[in-house]
Amino acid sequence: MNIQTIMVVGAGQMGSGIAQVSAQAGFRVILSDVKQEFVDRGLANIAKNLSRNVEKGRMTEEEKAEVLSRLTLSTDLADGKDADCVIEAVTENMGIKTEIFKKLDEVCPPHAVLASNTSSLPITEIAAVTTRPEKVIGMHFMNPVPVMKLVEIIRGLQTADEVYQLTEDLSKQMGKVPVSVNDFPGFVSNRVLMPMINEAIYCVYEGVATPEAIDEVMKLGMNHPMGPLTLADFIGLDTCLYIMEVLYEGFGDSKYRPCPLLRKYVKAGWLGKKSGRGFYVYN
Ligand SMILES: CC(=O)CC(=O)SCCNC(=O)CCNC(=O)[C@H](O)C(C)(C)COP(=O)(O)OP(=O)(O)OC[C@H]1O[C@@H](n2cnc3c(N)ncnc32)[C@H](O)[C@@H]1OP(=O)(O)O
Ligand SMILES: NC(=O)C1=CN([C@@H]2O[C@H](COP(=O)(O)OP(=O)(O)OC[C@H]3O[C@@H](n4cnc5c(N)ncnc54)[C@H](O)[C@@H]3O)[C@@H](O)[C@H]2O)C=CC1
Repeated sequence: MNIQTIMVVGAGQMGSGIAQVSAQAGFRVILSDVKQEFVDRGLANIAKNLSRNVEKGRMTEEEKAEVLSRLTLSTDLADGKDADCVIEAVTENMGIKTEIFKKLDEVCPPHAVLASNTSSLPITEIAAVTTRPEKVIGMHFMNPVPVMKLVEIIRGLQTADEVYQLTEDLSKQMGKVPVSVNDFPGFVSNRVLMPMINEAIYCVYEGVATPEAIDEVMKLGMNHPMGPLTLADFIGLDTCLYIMEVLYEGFGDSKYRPCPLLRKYVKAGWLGKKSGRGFYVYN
């Protein structure tokens, strides 16, 4: 199958990044969300990133205009009728994702691949709500999408080999490096990363050190580009909590218990950088 049009559902930080790299790779892209203001914000984010590329001499104004011309905005999932591939990047919640996959299954052409950028949720369970589980796959990009090389590709129980191959090829066309993993809670990336972040939050909770000190230890001592609490704010504390819940419930093991301080911050609406406050305050 020849992919020409990609629909990206969810125009938040991940969806806008996925739409950007898809349009830069030459695909026609439909960027969709529930409200016009959300798709407008996604497009503004893409335009800002492309302008920085122009300023840095990596792209001409004409190339930027061409990339933008390949993007259309939508607030209606029925626009999936024109898609060869859909990449879903909405909030990390099984109920929301399964509703979207049911609707996409109805409206998208039978050949269309339905991929999810979920950080941790079972692909097999998402696939099961569709009539095409063999065409459902996990395509897990990393944040910030235009910069990070990895795409973790997750096969569900019924994912067809040709759909895996197509997704691997698509990732490469977007300039990414695909890595294949099986369908377990948190896959590999968040099974390893998120307990470290959760442990750093426990260090704040128990008064072991300040957020600044914890981040300095991990940056200067382990050469991490961002400390774990800065990274948690960057990912979104709501997303971190959703992922810890998936690990905790998925494995039934107390070692994945989300830190109570993480719950408290999310309940307060302190979601990190995107809400202006998390472990740090942002203007
Ligand atoms: C939760 C999940 O399911 C999975 C995940 O994604 S987990 C998160 C994975 N991501 C990480 O771990 C990121 C860790 N942090 C980093 O790698 C780096 O701090 C970083 C790449 C984000 C920024 O790098 P830095 O050297 O500290 O800062 P900076 O020099 O400003 O940025 C480096 C480049 O990234 C670009 N960049 C930074 N943030 C960006 C963003 N949000 N969008 C697009 N580009 C961005 C900058 O423009 C800059 O590009 P140029 O050098 O070409 O100008
Ligand atoms: N934040 C991160 O670092 C990473 C997140 N992810 C995953 O990507 C997905 C999105 O995360 P973010 O972009 O960070 O979240 P975000 O909060 O920035 O964006 C989520 C978007 O989904 C939209 N949305 C919610 N319900 C919707 C619906 N019914 N239909 C259409 N759009 C809807 C929201 O309006 C919002 O714009 C999640 O599954 C998350 O786990 C994956 C890799 C990294």
